[in-house]
Amino acid sequence: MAPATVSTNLSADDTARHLPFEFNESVQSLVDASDNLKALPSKYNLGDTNDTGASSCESLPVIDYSALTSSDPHQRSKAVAELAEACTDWGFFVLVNHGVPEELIESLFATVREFFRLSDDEKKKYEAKSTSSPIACGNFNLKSTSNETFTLWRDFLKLYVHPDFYCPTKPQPLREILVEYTERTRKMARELVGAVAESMELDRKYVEEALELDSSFQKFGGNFYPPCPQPEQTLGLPAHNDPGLFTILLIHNGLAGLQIERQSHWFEVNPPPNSMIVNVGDHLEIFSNGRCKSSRHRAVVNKERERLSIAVGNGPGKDVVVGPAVPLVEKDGGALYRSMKYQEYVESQLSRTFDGISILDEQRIST
Ligand SMILES: O=C(O)CCC(=O)C(=O)O
Ligand SMILES: [Fe+2]
Repeated sequence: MAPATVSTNLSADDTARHLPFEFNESVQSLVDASDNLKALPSKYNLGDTNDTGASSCESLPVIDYSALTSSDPHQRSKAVAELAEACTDWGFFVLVNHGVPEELIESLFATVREFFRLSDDEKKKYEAKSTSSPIACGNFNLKSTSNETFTLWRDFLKLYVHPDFYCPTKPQPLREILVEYTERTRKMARELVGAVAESMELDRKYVEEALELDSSFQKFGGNFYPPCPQPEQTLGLPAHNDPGLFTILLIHNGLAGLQIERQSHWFEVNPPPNSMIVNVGDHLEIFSNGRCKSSRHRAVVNKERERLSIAVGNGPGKDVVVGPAVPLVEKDGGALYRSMKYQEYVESQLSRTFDGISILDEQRIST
């Protein structure tokens, strides 16, 4: 869910030597081991080139999930129109009244936090071997323009959770909590896709079949950002787009750190209590032939408090070749995006992390 688009000048050799997932020590262990860490170890330090200025964002659209699923047609159609507007304008929105019990969310946060507290030896069992590892844990290493390796100030856990479900064995309650949470979010993402389809006058069944939503490729991502001695010199997650249809994001205690790009400006988000943040992924932009917008976003870290976010990425089926929906191409007089197999897109996005070219831009057909 978080490939970087940091520009670099790498040769093929450099790329081959570069190990994006190499996992030596978690950020958590580094912070624990040093009594009072005053400065960033150099591998985390991006230096003064790091520009993370952002304005505060008061106007992120709010979508009421209970209205969207209401049996009252007036309420529902109003919510559908608001959702369509949010997907077109920001590509991000706050989801309220989502119906996922608060206790489930709290136990999810607690258990994922516990996972990040496990020893590095335990976590290293899940070090990623490749871009398609179904369980992956560690740090993410980027190459800077000056060809130095830079490690993000973040520990992550990534899991494939649908159609096949993968989960670490520890902490023991994680599996059951994840099964329930990912099933609920998968259903929500499907509802959201259905509502967007309706707003584009597409037949819901056509969309569900074209995107093979019964076998939706769903990924779970836990992002843990420990407190950082020099937050302005580093990044939790660099600017990126999410692949897929919708990402559903939970931010523990609504702690600031997420920034969204809109019309070339960066905005920071302060999510209200009990809400979720949802964003359009690249494949909804492609499938909607550009009606919905996949917006770049990033995560900055802070000095005082650790930050935990949980991102569930909901995609089409792995093998679906995603291009613009046929009825929309007919309406628009042409496709604005190339088609590509979903899994290939996801893997290519991860492995091209370091060349600075966004895969979404490459899919766009210039008119
Ligand atoms: O931590 C955050 O607020 C953002 C996470 C994110 O963008 C991702 O996991 O793709
Ligand atoms: Fe993201």
